[in-house]
Amino acid sequence: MAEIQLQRVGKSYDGKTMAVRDLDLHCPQGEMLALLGPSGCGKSSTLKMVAGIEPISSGAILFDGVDVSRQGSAARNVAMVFEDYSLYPHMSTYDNIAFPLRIRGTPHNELKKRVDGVVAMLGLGDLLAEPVRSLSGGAQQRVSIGRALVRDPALVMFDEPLSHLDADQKVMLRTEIRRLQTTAGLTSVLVTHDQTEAMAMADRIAVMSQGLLQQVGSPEALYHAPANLFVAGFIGESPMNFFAAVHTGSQLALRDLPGCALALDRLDLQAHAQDITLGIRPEDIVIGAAATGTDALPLQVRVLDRECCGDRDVLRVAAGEVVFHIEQPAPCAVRPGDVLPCGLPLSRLHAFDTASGRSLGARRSAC
Ligand SMILES: Nc1ncnc2c1ncn2[C@@H]1O[C@H](COP(=O)(O)OP(=O)(O)OP(=O)(O)O)[C@@H](O)[C@H]1O
Repeated sequence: MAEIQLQRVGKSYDGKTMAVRDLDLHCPQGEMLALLGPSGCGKSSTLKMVAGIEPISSGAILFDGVDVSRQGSAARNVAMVFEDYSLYPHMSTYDNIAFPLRIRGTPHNELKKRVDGVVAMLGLGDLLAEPVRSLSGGAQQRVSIGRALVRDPALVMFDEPLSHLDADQKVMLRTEIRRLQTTAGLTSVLVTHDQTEAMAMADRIAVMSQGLLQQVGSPEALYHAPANLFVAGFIGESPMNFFAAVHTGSQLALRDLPGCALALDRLDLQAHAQDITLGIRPEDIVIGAAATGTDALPLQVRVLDRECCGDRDVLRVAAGEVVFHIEQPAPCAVRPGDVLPCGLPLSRLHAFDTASGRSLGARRSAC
């Protein structure tokens, strides 16, 4: 397995607009790195450039310190797992897995040993003779992972591998892929638009937007210390709440909530900006009597509605005209129409420069 480095990699399809700009990334040997971002952010272009399917427009791609930018896919020994499995439907599980070795003319004994090893690793022993078209989606994807691994690749690229599966199979297979990836020490790149998938599977996540890398870090780092407004809003199942604020002397006043302000020195800002966006995660907001402590920004809210999400309830609330979300452990006694105090604990607040989007620091530094 290889160590992968991207150095200022750029991609333009038309010679004018950049689909990927100056991308610096490092995937150490044995790590799973997720490329995450909305549609059109440049993840597939990046995957294709790393795999050697698309040429790069600028920069360099290194495998184990060797520049492979001009090499094709085969020379880089990159295996791909696609969302649509890309198997031969009429062929058996065994023959699909053995296929990459057969076309390379691998001697029979060696081929059998390698296929048997992969079959055991993936628990596909009972399905060897089945034509893959008769298998469930999850089993087909396991066969396609087997086919990727059997050739002992330098890098495995997973391109939205769970997109075609139902919810149960998704959860099972993502655990399975993660187990395989860690036990076999696979260097892998996962391309996904699904943050839950990226958070559950990857060692580190590279968040992209409009061809630019926004932040790369562990799932925890992205969640607790987002580098900018984009990452703060993109990561988290219930998105972060944002409040526009402005300096008035030594105070930071919330723009849309007259009379609501806090002394600037109560925030641990690492830089200053005229217009600041405060952010807080829905689960960090406190409601009821516990909300009135001095270390919180107090607000009076009206509950608009309540969404039941199993072990937690999500409340949509309004303070004046400002609507935001609060998450509470379920069952929560609050009902639509209730008016109650809530507090935004200062230790949980994130602050961003509104103009640039860049983080100005957060009191909590969990990572
Ligand atoms: N073959 C191509 N020719 C021209 N433009 C392309 C080509 N492939 C991608 N693009 C453009 O490059 C930009 C990045 O696309 P890319 O497919 O890499 O993003 P993505 O994040 O993978 O999106 P999606 O999740 O929808 O596949 C987009 O503006 C897209 O229109």
